[in-house]
Amino acid sequence: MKKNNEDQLKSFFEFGKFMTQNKDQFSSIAQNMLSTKQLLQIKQKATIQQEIEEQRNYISSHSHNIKQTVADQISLANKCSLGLEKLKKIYLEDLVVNKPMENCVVYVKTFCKPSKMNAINLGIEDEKSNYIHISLYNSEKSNCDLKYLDQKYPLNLNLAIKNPYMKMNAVGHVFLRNDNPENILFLNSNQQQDNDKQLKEFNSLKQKGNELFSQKQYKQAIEFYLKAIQFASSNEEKIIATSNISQALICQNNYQKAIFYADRALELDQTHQKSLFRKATSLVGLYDFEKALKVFEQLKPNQECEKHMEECKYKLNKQKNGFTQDEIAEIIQKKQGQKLVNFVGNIEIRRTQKMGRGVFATKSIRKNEVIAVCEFVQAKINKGELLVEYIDTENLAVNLNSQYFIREQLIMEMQENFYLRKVLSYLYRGEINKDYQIPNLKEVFVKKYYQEGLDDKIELTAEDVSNIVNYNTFGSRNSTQLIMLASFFNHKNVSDVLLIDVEDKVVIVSQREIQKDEEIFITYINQSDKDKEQVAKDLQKWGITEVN
Ligand SMILES: C[S@@+](CC[C@H](N)C(=O)[O-])C[C@H]1O[C@@H](n2cnc3c(N)ncnc32)[C@H](O)[C@@H]1O
Repeated sequence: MKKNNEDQLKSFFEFGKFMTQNKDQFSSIAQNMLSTKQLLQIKQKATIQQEIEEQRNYISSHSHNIKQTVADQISLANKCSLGLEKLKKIYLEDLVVNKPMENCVVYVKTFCKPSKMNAINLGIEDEKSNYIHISLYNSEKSNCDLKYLDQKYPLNLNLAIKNPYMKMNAVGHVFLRNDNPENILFLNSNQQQDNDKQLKEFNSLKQKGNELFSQKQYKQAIEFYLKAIQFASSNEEKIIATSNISQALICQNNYQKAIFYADRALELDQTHQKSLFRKATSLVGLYDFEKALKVFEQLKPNQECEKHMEECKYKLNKQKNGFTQDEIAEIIQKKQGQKLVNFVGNIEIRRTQKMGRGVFATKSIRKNEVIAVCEFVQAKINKGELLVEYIDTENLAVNLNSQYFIREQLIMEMQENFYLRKVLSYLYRGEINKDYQIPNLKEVFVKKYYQEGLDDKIELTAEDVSNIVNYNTFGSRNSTQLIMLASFFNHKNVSDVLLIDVEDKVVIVSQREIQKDEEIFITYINQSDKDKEQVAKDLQKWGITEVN
């Protein structure tokens, strides 16, 4: 008899050893042989209750902290940001062992008090009376006590478990495992109804926003998207509305803010394709091609994306290297075909000793090097009429018939147009030579739409604008142009640079080799057909009496 018992014990241990050594094999056998429903029934509800109660007793009598465990890789990656309404409702018996159920949700309620060992353990039951225990990792501080857990996880607590993941332990018992607290939603009995209402509200606000967007009423569309965010019950909804705001801002050329909203969406899902795309195109809008490229690279490759990247690389190259001599020759010859981007090369504005501000080389500049490419405000005589074009804005063109109106128009436009206001105030010379504010050219040209941080609320009078026009416009046979950068060059009889009109931009090209820190000059007047006296008289207009 004794011998018999020993044998039994031995074979029992052998079996235990077999199971431990072959647990994967054992679980897969159990898995293949039994349905989930049968697997669920292996452990009685009372057994789960008892196990959890034992853990509670253990915790009460021992000081116990949740251990830092290595997260289950599958479960950790199994994060779900979709709202409940987007998920397929399933039951515990529909789960498949060792497979996270993507885009699914099980609704359960707790049937016993919680405990904690390495994780928070709950006994849960679904509407079809299937029961199981769930281990929640990463959801609580390691030293939290039972009193706190009892309050947070009371009996009959309704939970929604997104992307449920069922595991099997070495002895063929199944349990749920969760490593992402965001996948567990606490519901009260009315909550599901509230969720439905909230979703309806969200959808209708978003829809209204979309309608306004398609009518190009971007400002109003943004208001609706912002309201919709208040009703968003999932990250996915928040992402959609936030990202749509970003797009509406892009349509208003407000790239800086568009990036802000794209970033908010990306905080919730760093792979959200539309937000990445919107961020990248906004960076292009800010002429920050280097950063834009990095964001484009994060997108899943597609044809459109590749096209944008190519363009970005091209523009970045232009920004860094300017144009080759051949390209300049081609531009001058054709005056078309090149997509020019605003660009400020190796120059900056510095104070001079006697002439206020001037343009200086920050590095040595080659002959024929492109120093800058910039936009201009142009007043053009067109078929006998004066035509004012603000090239940098929305191609606003106004037919006018006197110089006086240009100034009036500039004043009106200045009040509305941030960029123009900034340009004019930098050129402001109401009291000539008194206040030489040094502009940051890269900020003005490269980030021309960057609206935040505008501190010059300068109000220019008609007379101020008159002065600006008089001192800073460049005339050609049939047009006169206000070119911001060119206005900072001081006068010399022989010009160091050439201004070339190309499309809607002016390309400033050096005509000689210029040393680092040398001042760069242009000629204010065409001297070839004028006598010295006339030249001197013309120069007086700028207050220039002596020229070296
Ligand atoms: C188009 S602005 C050039 C930028 C100017 N220095 C500034 O700080 O705004 C023309 C004015 O610069 C000054 N200036 C330019 N060239 C000069 C020169 N050769 N001699 C003296 N003053 C000059 C004159 O005051 C002139 O009215």
